[in-house]
Amino acid sequence: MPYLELDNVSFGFGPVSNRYEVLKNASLQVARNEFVAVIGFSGSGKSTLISLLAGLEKPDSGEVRMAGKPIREPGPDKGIMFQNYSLLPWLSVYGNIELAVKQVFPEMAAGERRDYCRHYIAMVNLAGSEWKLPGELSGGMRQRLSLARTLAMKPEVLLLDEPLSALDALTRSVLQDEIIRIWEEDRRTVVMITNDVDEAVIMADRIVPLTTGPAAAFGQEFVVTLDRPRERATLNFNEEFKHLRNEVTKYLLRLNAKAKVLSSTSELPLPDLDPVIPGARMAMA
Ligand SMILES: Nc1ncnc2c1ncn2[C@@H]1O[C@H](COP(=O)(O)OP(=O)(O)OP(=O)(O)O)[C@@H](O)[C@H]1O
Repeated sequence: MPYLELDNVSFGFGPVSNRYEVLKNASLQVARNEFVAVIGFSGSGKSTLISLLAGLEKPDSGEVRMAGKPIREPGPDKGIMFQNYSLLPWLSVYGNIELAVKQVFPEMAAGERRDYCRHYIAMVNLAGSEWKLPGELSGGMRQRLSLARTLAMKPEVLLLDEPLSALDALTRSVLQDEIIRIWEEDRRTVVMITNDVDEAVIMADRIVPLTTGPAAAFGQEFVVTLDRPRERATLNFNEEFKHLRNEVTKYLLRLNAKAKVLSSTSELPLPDLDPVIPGARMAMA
C-alpha cells in the first residue's frame, strides 16, 4: 500500500461557473520513506499539489490519503518547508525551533527540550548562531533554520516546496547535500518540488513531472537508480546520471512544446463589449 497517495484528484480555483482547473485526474503514489521529486514548469500547479498533500486545500474530486486515511487537515505529521522560509522574525534561531517543538511536544521537559533544539541546530550547522535573529542570517542560513525547524517537528512526511530555489548555485548544492545526508540518517517520506533537473536527479529516488497546466496531471516518471551516497564531484562523469538528466530534460521540453501548440490552436473567448471609439461620446443609459 502506498504511504502517500493522490487518487484521481482534480482541483481548481474560482467559482463553479468559471473554475480555473489546476489539476485534473492527477494520481500519484509515494512509498514509505521514498524521496520523490515533482518537477514542472512555473504555474503548472506544484504549490497547489503541496497544499493538497498538506491538507491545506481539499480536492474537488478524488482523494488524498496518508497511510490509507484521507488527509483532511494540516498537522504536525506533515512538515512543510516553503521557499520563503516562513520564519518568525522576532524570534532567534533557537526561539524559532523551540516554539515549533513546544507546539508539537508540549509535554517535553525544559532540559530535554533545550538539548533537543540544540541537536537540530547543530544538525544544520547553525551552532554558534543560535541567538541570531532571522534578519541577521544569510539566505542559506535561513533555509537551514527552516529545515531544522521542520525536522525538529518529526513529521512522518516532508513536503518541500522549492526549498532551495532562492539560493545561489553554490549554497544550493551545499544544502542539497545536507538535506540528503539528514534524510539518509533518518529516512522519511519526502515529496520535493523543484524546477531543477539536476537537483531532482541528485536527490530523488523517483522523478515525477507535472504536465503543463491548466488541468495538469502527472506525466511519465523516471526512476533514479544511482547508488547512494551520490558523490556530486563524480556524478558529472557518470553515464547513468548524464543519460537520465538528458531524458528528463528532453521530456520536459516536449511537454512544453506540446503545451505551446495547444495554446496557440485553442480558441480564446473574448468579452462581449462594444469597442471604445476615441472622441465618441458615451451614451448614458
Ligand atoms: N489562490 C489562488 N486563486 C486563484 N488561482 C490561483 C491561486 N493559487 C494559484 N492559482 C493559479 O493556479 C495555477 C497553479 O499555481 P501554483 O502556485 O500551484 O503553480 P506552481 O507550479 O507552484 O508555480 P510556480 O513554479 O511559479 O511557483 C496558476 O495558474 C495560478 O495562477
